[in-house]
Amino acid sequence: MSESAVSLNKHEVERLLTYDDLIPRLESVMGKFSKRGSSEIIQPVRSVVLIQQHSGFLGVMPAYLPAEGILCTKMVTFYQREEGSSVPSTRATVLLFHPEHGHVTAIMDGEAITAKRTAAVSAISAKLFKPALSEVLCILGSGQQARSHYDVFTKLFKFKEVRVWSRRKEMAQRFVTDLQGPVTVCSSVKEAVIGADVIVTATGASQPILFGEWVKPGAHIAAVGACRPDWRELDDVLMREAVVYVDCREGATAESGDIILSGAEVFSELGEVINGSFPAQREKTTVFKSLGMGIQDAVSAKLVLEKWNSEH
Ligand SMILES: NC(=O)C1=CN([C@@H]2O[C@H](COP(=O)(O)OP(=O)(O)OC[C@H]3O[C@@H](n4cnc5c(N)ncnc54)[C@H](O)[C@@H]3O)[C@@H](O)[C@H]2O)C=CC1
Ligand SMILES: O=C([O-])C1=[NH+]CCC1
Repeated sequence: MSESAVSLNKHEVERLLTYDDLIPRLESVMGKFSKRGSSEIIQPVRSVVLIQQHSGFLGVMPAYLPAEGILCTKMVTFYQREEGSSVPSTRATVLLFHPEHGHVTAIMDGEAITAKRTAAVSAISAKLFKPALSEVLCILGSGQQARSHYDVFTKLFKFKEVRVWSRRKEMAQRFVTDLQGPVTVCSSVKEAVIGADVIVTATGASQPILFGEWVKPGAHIAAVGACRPDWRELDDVLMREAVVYVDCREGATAESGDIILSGAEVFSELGEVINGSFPAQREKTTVFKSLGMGIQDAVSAKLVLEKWNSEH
């Protein structure tokens, strides 16, 4: 048996990982995970090491899915960077292991996986929770996650208007120059979110930027940033008035400042809606608080490796 590992760079991972293949796998694994109590999926809450001198953290995200033959870990760093920095804030590498023998079978870029699987999971939340008539999409932030969210949301849904806001307006302007469709650049968060049906928050903010008083009743918010217990993107009003869904209850309780500091109650996991245990309260204002899960990386990496193997 060969023990040499396949090595895949960002360009290859980006090419091989398509939303059409990825979304059903994420739905399946999140639905199974949320049944708990099964030995089919093992995923501890991620271990985080703070890198205080450099305003960053390192997260280690292992997952074991015996039935699917997946043993995986992602290592991800995130730094709060100056706007316009040429260095990405999120960096990641994913390792796949041979579950029986323990050697590494693939080493792949994790930036593309992180960008695409996070956006795909937010899109799943929007499929379930966005208002039936959703005409306006608003994206807060203009970084990697903002871009992957733009790509998948405009691929899956038809919006009449897309708006983007970023701390520095020129960054939002730069963001839209690369895009196919028309996007309105907004000067303030308030201007961007008033009347929006779907709002994505994908920023490095550590204080609330989105306030409940601006949010249209019934809107859906996919909240992707603020992944530390003392960081916020959403204010208390929004957190307490909305129906709050999370990707993983244990992760949310340990890591989400929006949940911990607002005292908001978690209604259910996204996977519990997917597997039919809890309803999608589409008619209410809904927040999906995403923190990211090792199982999402694991199924993404397996998919990438399968595709690569099919070509070689
Ligand atoms: N939920 C999940 O699974 C994941 C969440 N993330 C989180 O998503 C967020 C965005 O990540 P990336 O797009 O990779 O970063 P990025 O650096 O590419 O983009 C960050 C965006 O946030 C803006 N920003 C930074 N500080 C801000 C502040 N104080 N107020 C308002 N805007 C601010 C920047 O201008 C930029 O537009 C981060 O918080 C990151 O930790 C990242 C990966 C996965
Ligand atoms: O799930 C993930 O990869 C991350 N969540 C927050 C920063 C990176």
